[in-house]
Amino acid sequence: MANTQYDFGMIGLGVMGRNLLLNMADHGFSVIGFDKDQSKNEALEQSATPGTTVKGVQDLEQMIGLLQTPRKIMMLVPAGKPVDDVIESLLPLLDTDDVIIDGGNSHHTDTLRRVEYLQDKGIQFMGMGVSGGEQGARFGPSMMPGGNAAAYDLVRPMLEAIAAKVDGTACVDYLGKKGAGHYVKMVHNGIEYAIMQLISESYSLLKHGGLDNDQLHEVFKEWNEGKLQSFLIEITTEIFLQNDDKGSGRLLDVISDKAGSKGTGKWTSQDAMELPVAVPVIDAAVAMRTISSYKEERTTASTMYPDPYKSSPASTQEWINQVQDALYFGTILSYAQGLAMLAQASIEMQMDIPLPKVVDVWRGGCIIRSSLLEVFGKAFAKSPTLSNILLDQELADIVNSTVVNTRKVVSQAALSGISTSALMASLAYFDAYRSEKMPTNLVQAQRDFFGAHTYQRTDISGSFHTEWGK
Ligand SMILES: NC(=O)C1=CN([C@@H]2O[C@H](COP(=O)(O)OP(=O)(O)OC[C@H]3O[C@@H](n4cnc5c(N)ncnc54)[C@H](OP(=O)(O)O)[C@@H]3O)[C@@H](O)[C@H]2O)C=CC1
Ligand SMILES: O=C(CO)[C@H](O)[C@H](O)COP(=O)(O)O
Repeated sequence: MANTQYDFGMIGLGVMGRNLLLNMADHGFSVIGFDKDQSKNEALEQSATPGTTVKGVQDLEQMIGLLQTPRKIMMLVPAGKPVDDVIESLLPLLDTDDVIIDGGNSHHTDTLRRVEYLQDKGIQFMGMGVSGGEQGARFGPSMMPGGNAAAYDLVRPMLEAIAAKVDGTACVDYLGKKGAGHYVKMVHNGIEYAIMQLISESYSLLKHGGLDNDQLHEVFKEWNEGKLQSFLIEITTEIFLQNDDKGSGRLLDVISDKAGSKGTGKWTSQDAMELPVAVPVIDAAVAMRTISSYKEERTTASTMYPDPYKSSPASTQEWINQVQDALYFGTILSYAQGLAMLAQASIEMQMDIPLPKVVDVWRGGCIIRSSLLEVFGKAFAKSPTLSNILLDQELADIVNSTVVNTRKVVSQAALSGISTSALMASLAYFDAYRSEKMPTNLVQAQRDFFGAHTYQRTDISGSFHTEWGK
């Protein structure tokens, strides 16, 4: 084994790095990983499938020396400074045309900076989003590479081999120039936040309707066999049944309601504001994670502001059906906003993100995989540069068939004081988006009144200012 020239190297053998490397080995590639922590190198080798070629080392220079050239190296380390630190430690050891892939959740502006920095040094750099969590990395993730197209061609066979497959197609493709790979992954995570929030609101609505964990399991199981079929519904179905291994009852009931976050949802909202593109369902999801951290204040406020009168929902089965439609509606709106953001960002930042391919890559392996992506795929097949999927007629028919129940659920939630921020945001966006005329003529009048900002008229072209009140 001493003379083995390995096909692929990985830096960072944590949850993602270890599993992705084992996945590669299972597909016949010889792989080598580096981690400062020797126990992680040992864990890598011990969990390798017998007969595969897997090595873990604690010495970066040793790993570089054992790789075939041009070297193909991925890092799966925390975003930010660790990525720059790894790049600096690699530079003295690499040769021209070696490839570095950052597979972590880096910010796209950092990726763009690194692409340019390394281009000057003859190193091919790619930012690549990876989705699917631990299981996805091990058995078939969805991958979103962008940046250096020549570098992608070098690693394409390996990535296609390890990616999830849907109808025989690998869930990986080149998704555009510059920081496109990480931009697409950021928006993927924004959509992930939105759908997770919508699911948690649906859980709350059904609990208020009297359903216990066993009944919630049954409802979500049925939903997962229908139009809501998706990875997030599937795992939620299982969560309801998980027993508490440190006490009695179900684990979900003793999990603190303070939700964590690593930043990609916030970045999506921040970037959307910069563009600007409206993504209010994602914004609501980010805000709800923040409000979830105000535990003490919420506890005090709950004694000061009692629940409004308890308004009873329709019959239980009717309520379940209405919530199902509302969740479906909100989920479509979440994708619509995220995809509209990608369409706009691609133009503004000249990334050439191919939306039909994005939707294809998300069909399998990733956290936001869902049967809805087939519908979006059809929409983009008809119109690859569609600015918003809500403008597709087939989707409009689906949305129109769910909006009445969505309105009923939102009304009921408002009357009963049940927090449904993301659901309300999806309906509010929809009602504004479908308005040929918005009341923002008044905003324009106010701006001109106090700030002489001028306005346009509907009947005469040009900019106008009025001396209001005179
Ligand atoms: N977990 C998930 O579901 C997903 C994670 N990601 C992203 O993938 C990346 C990795 O995540 P994950 O595997 O979960 O993280 P882990 O914390 O499990 O692993 C990170 C690894 O990076 C190593 N590391 C940290 N700093 C450095 C450094 N400066 N130089 C070299 N190695 C370093 C750590 O080594 P040590 O501990 O020995 O210091 C550790 O082995 C992150 O960007 C994350 O956001 C993307 C998709 C899904
Ligand atoms: O990228 C991921 C999934 O796609 C990671 O799991 C990420 O950590 C999720 O974001 P957060 O921790 O903010 O919930």
